This record gives sequence, C-alpha cells and structure tokens, in this order.
Amino acid sequence: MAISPTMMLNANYPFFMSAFGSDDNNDESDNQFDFNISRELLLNPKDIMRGEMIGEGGNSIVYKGRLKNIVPVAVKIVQPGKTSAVSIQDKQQFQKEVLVLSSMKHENIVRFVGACIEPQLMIVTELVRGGTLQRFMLNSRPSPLDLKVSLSFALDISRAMEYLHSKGIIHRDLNPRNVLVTGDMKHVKLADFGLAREKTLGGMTCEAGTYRWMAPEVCSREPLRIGEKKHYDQKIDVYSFALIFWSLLTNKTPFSEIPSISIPYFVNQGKRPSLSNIPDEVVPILECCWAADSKTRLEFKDITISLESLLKRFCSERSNNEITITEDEAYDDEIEELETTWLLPKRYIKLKKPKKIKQNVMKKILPFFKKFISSKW
Ligand SMILES: Nc1ncnc2c1ncn2[C@@H]1O[C@H](COP(=O)(O)OP(=O)(O)OP(=O)(O)O)[C@@H](O)[C@H]1O
Repeated sequence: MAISPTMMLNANYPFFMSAFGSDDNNDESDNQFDFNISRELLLNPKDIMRGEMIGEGGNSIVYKGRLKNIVPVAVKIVQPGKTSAVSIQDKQQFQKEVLVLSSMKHENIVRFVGACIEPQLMIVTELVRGGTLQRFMLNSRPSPLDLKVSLSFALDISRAMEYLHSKGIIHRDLNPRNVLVTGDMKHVKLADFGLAREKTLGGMTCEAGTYRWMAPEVCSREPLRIGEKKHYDQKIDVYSFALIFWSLLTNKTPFSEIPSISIPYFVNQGKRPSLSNIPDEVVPILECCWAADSKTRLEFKDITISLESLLKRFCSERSNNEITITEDEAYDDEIEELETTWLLPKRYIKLKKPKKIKQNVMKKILPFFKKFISSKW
C-alpha cells in the first residue's frame, strides 16, 4: 500500500486518546496532517471491490462492496476525491471516526472492518442490509409499527448506547438516519460515529448533531459571549434517544409542524412531542429521558432494564393471547407429569395457568422512577 510522507502510521496506539480528545483543533494553516492510525486497522485498497451506492451522508458516499472478493461490506468514502485534497478538519474527523469505531465491539454497533487512507479516505464496515431506521419507518407509514418492534428496536439502541457510554464515548448525532436495520428486520445497529467524542470531565463544548433530535442544552440559540462555549455531557444522547423512541412508538417525525430552524427555540421553551396514544407504562420513560434538566435524565443502563421488562411484559401478553394449545400439545407438554400422576385418567390434564404480570410492574422493577413519579403527582 502506498504511504504518503505525511502519514505517520504507528504499530500501536501511542496517541490514541489524544487523537479524539481534542475537539476542535481547526488549524488549517497548512493541509498537512499526520495520521495516527494503527497499521492493523488499515486495509489494502486493492482488496476492496466497490459496487452500487447505498447511501449518502453530508460528507461521504457509501457503497456496497466486497473485501477480497468474498466478504460483503459497506465502503464509506469520506470527501470523495484525493486524500491530499481533503481539508485537515475532515482528515481529523475521519481519524476520530476510525479510532472510535475500531474500538467498539457490540452486536448493536456496526462492526468495523478496516480503513484506507490512500488513494481516498475510506471506512469499511459490515454491510447492514435493511437500510436506515428512517427509511424503515417511512416505508411503514401511515401505520404505526408493531409495539414489540418499537420496543425491541429501542432496546437495541439503548444497549448500544449503554456500551458506548461505558466506554466514555458520546455519540452526539443519534437520529434514525444513523441507525441501520438488519437484513432480517429484527434488530438495529448504530452507525456513523463521525461526531462521536470522548467524554471529558468538564463536559463537551461543541455544537453537534441534527436540530430535530438535538438536546436543548446543545441547540440553545442564545447568543454566547466571545470565547464562551456550551457545556454538555453524555445525557444529550439520552434526549435524542427519547425522540427516536417516541418516533418508533408513533411512527411520526417529532416537531414536524415546526420549521427545522425554529425547533431549538421551541425545545428550549419546553416543547416536547405529544404523549397522547403513548402506552401509559412508557410515558415516564420518555418524560425522564427528555427532561429539560439533563441531570434528571435516565442513564442508558436504567433505560435498558425498563425496556427489557416492558418487552417481556408485552410479549408474554401477546403470546398468552396468540398461542392456543390443543389437547394433544397439552399432553406433550405435560407428559412427565402424566407419567408420575398415574392415578389421573390419561386425558385429564390441566395446564398450569400462565403467570399473571402485575399492573404495577413498572413501579416495582424500576425504583428509579419513584422519585420522578412522586415529584410529578
Ligand atoms: N454499514 C452500513 N451498511 C449499510 N448501509 C450503510 C452503512 N453505513 C452507512 N450506510 C448508509 O450510508 C448512509 C450514510 O452513512 P453515514 O451516516 O455513516 O455517513 P455520514 O457522511 O457520516 O452521514 P451524516 O451526514 O449523517 O453524518 C447511511 O444513512 C446509510 O444509508
């Protein structure tokens, strides 16, 4: 592989943390940038076959492809054109995305395969065949999604975000365009780490993300003093998650009635999507996640627990309704019992009643809601 003299490829990660610690070093005084990307993360561009285009981002074009003519992959070409023509800022962003993505290993996060620096900046990941969550929802309109699908997609996102935050990374651009649906349409995976940043103690200080899904503390349009920066933390992702969750439940776009540019104003005035037609058990989760005060928003580990229990509840309610067991099937299920209870006539077998799930399960399983609930009612 051709290596330009400006590249400094390290065998390990000596500068790994500093590489995505600095947030806004926009020194464009010259276009020279020393890449600090481990050699093991780099692919030979000759091994990558590019096929049809499957997506487009603000800064990139994504193609279907094959690695070594065998493995199906997605090939994201950042700033299509020669690497030398790419701005230093885009090179920095590319490197940050490579370093973040390559450090992730989670079933709900798009798997990193490798990257190329020459002749173009490329990020190669597993190919996720079901398209974006945005497209999936649009295709299902005007019908709402099945509740089980909404909950299970929300749970996948929450698990991925729990993992991301446990690694000290904030996504900053969580929205349905950055969530991909698997080919079997059963799961979703998080993609696009172009804006992801390492959490720092003092909080983050750069505007990022897409207005519609953006937390009020990030998109506030109040004027800043010269040199003053906005401060926020990982809870901005929790707010964005809440809007995606609402969207999954309603199959609507949040704030569709407001022009995009005015959304920050209304969100900072406390406007949130309507909660009518949202299942009662879900309302406190949404309210906790999109609270104006970021400190009162839930952590993803709590969201995961609550979604797991909701999903269990709704699935078992559904299966209780849907599954009708014939006498013969009942016999099969209880055959052991029959063998020991020989006194009973063969066909006189009672099925155990399915466990009834208590109505107040949310309050019992999710003690963290108590504080919120008591302060509201
Ligand atoms: N691994 C993948 N498998 C399938 N499709 C993908 C994959 N990665 C990206 N895409 C498609 O390409 C589109 C753009 O990708 P991505 O969001 O990573 O680009 P971006 O330039 O960072 O976009 P943005 O402007 O949102 O930051 C996605 O919306 C999706 O349709």
